[in-house]
Amino acid sequence: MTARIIDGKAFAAGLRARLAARVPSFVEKTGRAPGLAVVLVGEDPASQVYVRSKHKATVEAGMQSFEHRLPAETSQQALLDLVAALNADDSVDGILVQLPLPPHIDDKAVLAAIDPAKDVDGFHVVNAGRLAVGEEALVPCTPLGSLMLLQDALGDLSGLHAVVIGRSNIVGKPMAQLLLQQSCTVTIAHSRTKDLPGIVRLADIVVAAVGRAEMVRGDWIKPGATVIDVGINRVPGAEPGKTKLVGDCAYDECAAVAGAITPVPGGVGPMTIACLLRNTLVAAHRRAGLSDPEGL
Ligand SMILES: Nc1nc2c(c(=O)[nH]1)N[C@@H](CN(C=O)c1ccc(C(=O)N[C@@H](CCC(=O)O)C(=O)O)cc1)CN2
Ligand SMILES: [Mg+2]
Repeated sequence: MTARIIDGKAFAAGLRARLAARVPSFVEKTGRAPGLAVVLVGEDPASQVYVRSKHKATVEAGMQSFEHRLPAETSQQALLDLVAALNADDSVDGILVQLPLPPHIDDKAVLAAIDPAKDVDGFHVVNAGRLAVGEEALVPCTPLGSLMLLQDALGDLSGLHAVVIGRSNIVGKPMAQLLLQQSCTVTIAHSRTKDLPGIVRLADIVVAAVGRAEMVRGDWIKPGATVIDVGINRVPGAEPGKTKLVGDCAYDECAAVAGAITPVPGGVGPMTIACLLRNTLVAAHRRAGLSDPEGL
């Protein structure tokens, strides 16, 4: 079998176009565009690229982008003061603090300070709790984008066995909650799981979010399974001094067995930014007392 490639880049472009088409009616109703504030502390090169991409995508969707770049030595209190100011700013519908933060800052304290109604990353415990009990929440972007790709590839997910590899608060746990809501049978596996290959072999859906380059091998995959690779790992490339991006799955091996698979790059990654815009539009509607935009 050779897997169908799930083109996250194309799907994300379509979602962004649908979002952009909804912005004018929001502007007409409220007299302003949805606003997203992105806070970057320090000069981590990958984070700088992601923040630039978020700014560009926000502006292209017709939304307002507020960028706040702070030096690496910014104190936790100064960051909390900025978050408080953004919470109080009515033109800001979404607040995102780019991770990772410098080590002297307690990221839990910062995420907890964001108004849950503006928490477009869905990382606040209030949104995590709402997701867990099935109440209206803002849902973390990477799992949300992964679910959209799965539903597009497979349609109804009900009854399928999903194995999520990774138990982080920002991907693994919310991914498992979203799959449970779709009536999947969900197994969360992780670094301590015994016989991980044997567990993964049971899966109709594999979501790999461990952060270890090419850990999931082709002989772990049940023939025809759908593989969602959340990993983004930079490894040495073929030429000296060059690097390349790989996922958590050994792509060629897994693609030879799976029914469908997301590539890295061009799979889940672009969905993260498209879903950030989706969450910003949803947060803006809720804050303005409007019903959620449909069909996104
Ligand atoms: N506050 C947050 N911080 C971080 C998040 C997040 O969702 N919220 N996620 C990641 C980084 N991230 C967005 O912030 C992100 C990562 C990757 C991509 C992406 O499109 N990747 C491309 C490849 C890009 C490249 O060449 O490097 C792909 O996979 O095709 C978008 C967003 C950690 N921090
Ligand atoms: Mg820290």
